Amino acid sequence: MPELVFFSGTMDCGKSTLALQIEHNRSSRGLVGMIFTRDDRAGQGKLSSRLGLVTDAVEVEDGRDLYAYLVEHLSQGGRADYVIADEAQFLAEEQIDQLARVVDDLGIDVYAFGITTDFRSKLFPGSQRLVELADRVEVLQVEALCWCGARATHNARTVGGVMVVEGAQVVVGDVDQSATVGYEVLCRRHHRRRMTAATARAAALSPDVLPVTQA
Ligand SMILES: Nc1ncnc2c1ncn2[C@@H]1O[C@H](COP(=O)(O)OP(=O)(O)O)[C@@H](O)[C@H]1O
Ligand SMILES: Cc1cn([C@H]2C[C@H](O)[C@@H](COP(=O)(O)O)O2)c(=O)[nH]c1=O
Repeated sequence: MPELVFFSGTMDCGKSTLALQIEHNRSSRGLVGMIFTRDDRAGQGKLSSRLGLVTDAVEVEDGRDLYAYLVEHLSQGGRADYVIADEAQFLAEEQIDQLARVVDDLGIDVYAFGITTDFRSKLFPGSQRLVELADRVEVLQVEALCWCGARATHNARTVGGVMVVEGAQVVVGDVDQSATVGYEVLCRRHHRRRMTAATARAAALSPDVLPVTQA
């Protein structure tokens, strides 16, 4: 049975690498994939991994009907044995519905990859729809780690090195603290306390506050 599978995790846990591996394994056996992406850090029409691999992809714009795109492609003699959709958190809810229709009406497997929640720990609309519709949700096995060593489950955004909890939901960026807007993966405890690696380092270096003595 064809499936809609949502591979989800934090930033930097290997989602795009897995997407590229799935693409490699299938294409090396003669299968042909349709690869969708949106706002990859490497630029328009690219699916890239931090391990350095990159492949061409169809950039999904606002309002593009992914089901209609596939039907048009097939009716013009194109092939699509499977579909990969990276950065799926950026897709609109309707586009996830269209991917589900690709599975059900065209009988094609769809593998979607994305982060579930944003920097405020709120679901992206595309990810929410994937959780609602997917046949399976797979959490990636390679754990990204918080600075404390616990499994990272949340994505923090930093602006000028300081963790923020307000701002636009979508700001393309990387887990790079030197950029003006950066991201850092944290465990829930440290996300709730807004404690990034830099904050924790600063706290460790500051002298202990002396207990106040009663007069
Ligand atoms: N220099 C490196 N050596 C080994 N593995 C690396 C290196 N840099 C990144 N990685 C791996 O790549 C992962 C990020 O892969 P990527 O597919 O770009 O993540 P995602 O798409 O989930 O954001 C990291 O979690 C790490 O496992
Ligand atoms: C948390 C969060 C992330 N983003 C952006 C930052 C990156 O461009 C992508 C995630 O890519 P990755 O391959 O999973 O690292 O999403 C965002 O726009 N808003 C957020 O809240």
